[in-house]
Amino acid sequence: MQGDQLDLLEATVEPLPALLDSRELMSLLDQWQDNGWLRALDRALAAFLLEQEPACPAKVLLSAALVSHQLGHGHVCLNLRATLEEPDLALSLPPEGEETGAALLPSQLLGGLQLEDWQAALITSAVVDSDQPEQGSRPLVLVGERLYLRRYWQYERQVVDTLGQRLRQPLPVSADMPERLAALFAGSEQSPDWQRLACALAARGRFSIITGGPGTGKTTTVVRLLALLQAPAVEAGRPLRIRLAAPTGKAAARLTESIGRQVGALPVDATIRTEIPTEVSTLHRLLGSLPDSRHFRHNARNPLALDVLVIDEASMIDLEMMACVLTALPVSARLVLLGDKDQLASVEAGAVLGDLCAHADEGRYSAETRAWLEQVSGQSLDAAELEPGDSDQHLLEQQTAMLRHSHRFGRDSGIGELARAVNRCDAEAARALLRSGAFADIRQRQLAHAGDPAFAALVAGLDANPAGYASYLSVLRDGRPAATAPADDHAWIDWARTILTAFDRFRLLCAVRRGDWGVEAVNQRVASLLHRRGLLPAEHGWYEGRPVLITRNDYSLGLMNGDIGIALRIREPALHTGESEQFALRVAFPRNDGAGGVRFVLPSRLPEVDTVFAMTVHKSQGSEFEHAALLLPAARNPVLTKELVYTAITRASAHFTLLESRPEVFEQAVKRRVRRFSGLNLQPLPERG
Ligand SMILES: Nc1ncnc2c1ncn2[C@@H]1O[C@H](COP(=O)(O)OP(=O)(O)OP(=O)(O)O)[C@@H](O)[C@H]1O
Repeated sequence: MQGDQLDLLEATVEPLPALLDSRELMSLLDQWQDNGWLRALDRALAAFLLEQEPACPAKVLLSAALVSHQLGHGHVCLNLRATLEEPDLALSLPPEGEETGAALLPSQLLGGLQLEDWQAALITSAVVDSDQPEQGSRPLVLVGERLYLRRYWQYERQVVDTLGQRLRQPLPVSADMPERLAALFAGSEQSPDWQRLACALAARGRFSIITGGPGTGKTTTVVRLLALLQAPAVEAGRPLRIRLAAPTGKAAARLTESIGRQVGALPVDATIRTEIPTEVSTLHRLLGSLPDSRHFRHNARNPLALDVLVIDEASMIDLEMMACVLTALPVSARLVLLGDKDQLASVEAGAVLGDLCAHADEGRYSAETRAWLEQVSGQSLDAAELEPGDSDQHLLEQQTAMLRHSHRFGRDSGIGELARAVNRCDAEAARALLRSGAFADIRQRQLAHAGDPAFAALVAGLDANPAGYASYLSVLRDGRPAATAPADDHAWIDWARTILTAFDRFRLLCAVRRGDWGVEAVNQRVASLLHRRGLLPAEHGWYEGRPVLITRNDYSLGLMNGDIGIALRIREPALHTGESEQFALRVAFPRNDGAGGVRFVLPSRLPEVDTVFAMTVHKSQGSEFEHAALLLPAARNPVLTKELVYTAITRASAHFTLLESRPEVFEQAVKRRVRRFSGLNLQPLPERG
């Protein structure tokens, strides 16, 4: 190699000024913020640390801004090694096809940085705790290759410690459990019957997870579990205090409905049935939200008074919420998480269920767990093809059951087959299923441009099968109570409820927020399209038929982020005696009380709302639609992952349509897995000191 080539090589690995000088770094962060690659909040953290610690090295300030930014992407921590492998994922760079501008890219900045040098800079910093962080109070915590904001490190420790404690203290089961299980699962045709095994595992633990895809019987299983636990307690005259919860109001409402049905059909004595609750509350309500605070009324000093807590749709629980639940739950109480581990995680930081279920497919039961399961269930696990495990190494797996048979989406279901192919990241098989036309319940549509008539036809769904938006609008038009019906006539509530139900027959699901196929543009386009077809009276502002999504909790109104309502013109009681009743536009929301109640809210009283003809896949979690259509954008984007596609497909109960303007985007999404960095899936749960 020539001398000048060597010089060049040395020059390229020389750290850039922004990695050496705090002021240079801060001005780079300014540029990143101006470009929209970094949030103001992320930059502010670096600025705050510099103010507190003027000697703070540039590498540490950069790390702080990146940890904060990673939180916004759902990562609990900054994984240093992964960041060095793919530095440009550390910021929100524009999607493919858009200009990146002149600012230095993270890949250029971090190009010459070695992991060891980065760690050394952090370890010696006055704002980072790396040795015995529990005894420190510095704002950042370094654990090996993971850098945390202290608060998130504490949440993670809290979850790991309390779960470890729960897992190490099994609960006694009643001697007649095999007989009770056999009675509850009589007539099962599965072998092994994972529902029965899941029940047995959950009955013996203070913590357990039951995971499974759509229709695998999670609700059915948990209802039987509650009967299994409640029967001996009722017979002993001490019924268990059981509470059911879900992360969102929508999920809670869905579960309330299906639990109610299942409890009614339980093959147990009525005295036991009445001691099984059918009402499901949101986690916020269960813990007692305090306005304008991230704290809850129930906490370690004021624990929840209950013996069993079941949380459904647990894939939506973020790390902070999980830590809050575990803090407020007495150790004596059982906690059962139900959910589909393969779904998208919450928008907030942490993918608790996904992390905890990292090895659920393999089983990893120890010889003792396996022998115990076979004994109490009377079933052999030979055919299940599980990997052997060890109770010390795989403590959590001893309390995890995965339901493997879908009762709703079998081999004859296109939705089921497609969801399974996507879950395996098998893009070719997924495409073949969509293309073959062999299944009537799944289809794909190419959209040439934003005004493609195929889009309009699907959205309006004028032929009603599969459903589009004409369906709820025809209920609105045709089912309207007579204008003479007085304001207190129940017909107004019945009408609103039918419209809300009809609206849930179809939903457009967007993968992204911006761009031609982003949720904002699509909502506007749909409103305009339905207006032009004479199905809506207007396309802007408040108009009858406008569906809205609440985007911020309003405790005084009892409306939660994610609740959906529809604006309707209803008859209003007169304000003063002697005056006549007026018609007014009100937004109808389901009461989510399991009894089909509806309430009407004045539009001007609502907190922040978005029109919701289309919603993001994230927001659709916990909901189910007869027909779900996923709209993929034309540009590749790191948010497009197999978890996102899987979640969209599994929102559909009868029809799924893939809408795409550039086919490779689907293939690329299906091949990409979500990576959420945290410490929950990296370390065996330790013994509490
Ligand atoms: N062991 C079983 N045998 C026959 N049918 C079953 C069995 N378990 C569940 N089902 C039926 O399968 C359907 C789905 O069950 P369930 O609602 O319990 O599943 P889930 O996993 O909770 O579904 P979701 O995807 O809605 O969360 C229901 O109609 C239920 O009655």
